[in-house]
Amino acid sequence: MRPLLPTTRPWPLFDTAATRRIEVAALAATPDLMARAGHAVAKLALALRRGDGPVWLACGRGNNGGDGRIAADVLAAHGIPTHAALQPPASPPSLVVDALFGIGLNRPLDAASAAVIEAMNACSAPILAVDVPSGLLADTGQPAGTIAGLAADGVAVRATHTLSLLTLKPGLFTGEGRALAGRIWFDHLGVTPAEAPTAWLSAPQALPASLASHHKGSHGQVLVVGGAAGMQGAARLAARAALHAGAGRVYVDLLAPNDGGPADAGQPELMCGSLAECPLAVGVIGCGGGPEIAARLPALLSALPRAVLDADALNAIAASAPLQAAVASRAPGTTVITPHPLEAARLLQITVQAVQQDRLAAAQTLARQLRCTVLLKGSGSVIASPGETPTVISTGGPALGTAGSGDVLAGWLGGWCARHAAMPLHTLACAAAHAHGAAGEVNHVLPAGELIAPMTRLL
Ligand SMILES: NC(=O)C1=CN([C@@H]2O[C@H](COP(=O)(O)OP(=O)(O)OC[C@H]3O[C@@H](n4cnc5c(N)ncnc54)[C@H](O)[C@@H]3O)[C@@H](O)[C@H]2O)[C@@H](O)CC1
Ligand SMILES: Nc1ncnc2c1ncn2[C@@H]1O[C@H](COP(=O)(O)OP(=O)(O)O)[C@@H](O)[C@H]1O
Repeated sequence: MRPLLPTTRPWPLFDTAATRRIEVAALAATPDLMARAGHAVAKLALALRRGDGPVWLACGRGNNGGDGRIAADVLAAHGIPTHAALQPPASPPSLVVDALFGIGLNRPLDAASAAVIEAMNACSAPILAVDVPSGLLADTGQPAGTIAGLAADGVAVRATHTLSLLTLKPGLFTGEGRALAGRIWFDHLGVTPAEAPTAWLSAPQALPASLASHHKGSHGQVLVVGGAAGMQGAARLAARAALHAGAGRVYVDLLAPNDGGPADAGQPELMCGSLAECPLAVGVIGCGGGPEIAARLPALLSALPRAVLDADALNAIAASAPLQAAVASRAPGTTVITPHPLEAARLLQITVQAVQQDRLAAAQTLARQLRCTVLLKGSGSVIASPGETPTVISTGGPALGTAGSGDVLAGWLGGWCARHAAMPLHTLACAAAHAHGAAGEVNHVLPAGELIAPMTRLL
């Protein structure tokens, strides 16, 4: 067994309902699923244990606890001291096995369960969560919360490792899932699901190479429209990203007066341009936009064949029913929106918390409403398009949490849309978000402009 990430292949993700159907179908042929699960947990526990202390297995009443109890028996048979109880052992454990709740968690935690979770989190030993960290909802990646009146909301096990069993669940990879699951392992227990996945987990995507005869005209054009007063940097970051992604020509239409100056003094390849001069370009619209972008959007939306809408373009659309109608009436497969959770909340007219409560559903609803591809950013970005199975991005990390990293993503995606004009936007959005996340997986501070070079190296 090896950790699942980074992955070179896409993985199917199954929500709780699908996992239960798969389990029922598999049990007929493979009645010993729980024994297999328990053995898999014990095997990983043996590898993860640090020191000679007992392995503390906190087992709940359901099948997740059943997996934990079988693991305890297997460990004991190997001569490992075990402590299968809801209270911590008297001496410091060498490993905590969280088998309190798995996919059966279906309501807020009571005080007793929250106390067990907090006791596990208080241990200095590594924590191996069985299937899903207890307290985390497997479908959404959000904590189930606690019953009213309990002080600590959002209580969940902060696992160092999670062993997902039978299927991989979406909630391990988006929202709080990435932060709570730690390193993810997977054992399919010998079962190959027959049903369609709820979502896909992204992998690197190879894009077609240029032919020897290709020239700048074959590599498409990008028109970046944005950069209101004081925010020109956002438009320039997007334009630089589009250039390095391989667009043949990149034009910038700054909303702030530029007085005949260069599009970007630090990147002489970038040109000043406007819709009138490049009506067939891929639009990257809204980066550093300001309210001025609203007046530009009707013409841009009706003319440009492909468009990536970000930042203030999205805020303008959220505030205007005619602009929403203009987006929704564009030809299918020609528009991507790249909201962060607050922008998605404005577009959906709900709260950020409601978006985050179910990121897959929020992205799919927006895709349906605006009839476009939606790249909902954040930990475990989600890409949804009408008629497509959504994708959860498996890369990324907090180094991306810096102003301008979204501009780089929008520009990069625009660059790929121009260069790979025959490829579907959904595929390109998944590929761009995956590459952007992979470039951002560093343990140091990464100013947004410095994302571009590693993204280029990942090509
Ligand atoms: N049956 C099998 O053969 C297999 C079982 N598996 C394991 O089984 C797990 C699912 O088992 P279950 O369906 O029994 O679910 P869980 O063990 O996750 O939890 C079930 C119990 O917890 C209760 N519960 C839910 N939320 C609660 C809350 N907030 N406070 C208190 N009680 C709460 C439920 O009413 C139910 O009684 C998987 O996550 C996985 O670990 C897997 O190993 C695959 C094979
Ligand atoms: N903790 C994180 N894990 C993964 N990705 C992150 C994290 N924090 C930020 N990001 C990514 O960084 C980018 C930020 O975009 P955005 O909020 O639009 O920034 P800006 O508007 O400043 O460019 C998004 O792609 C988002 O998914």
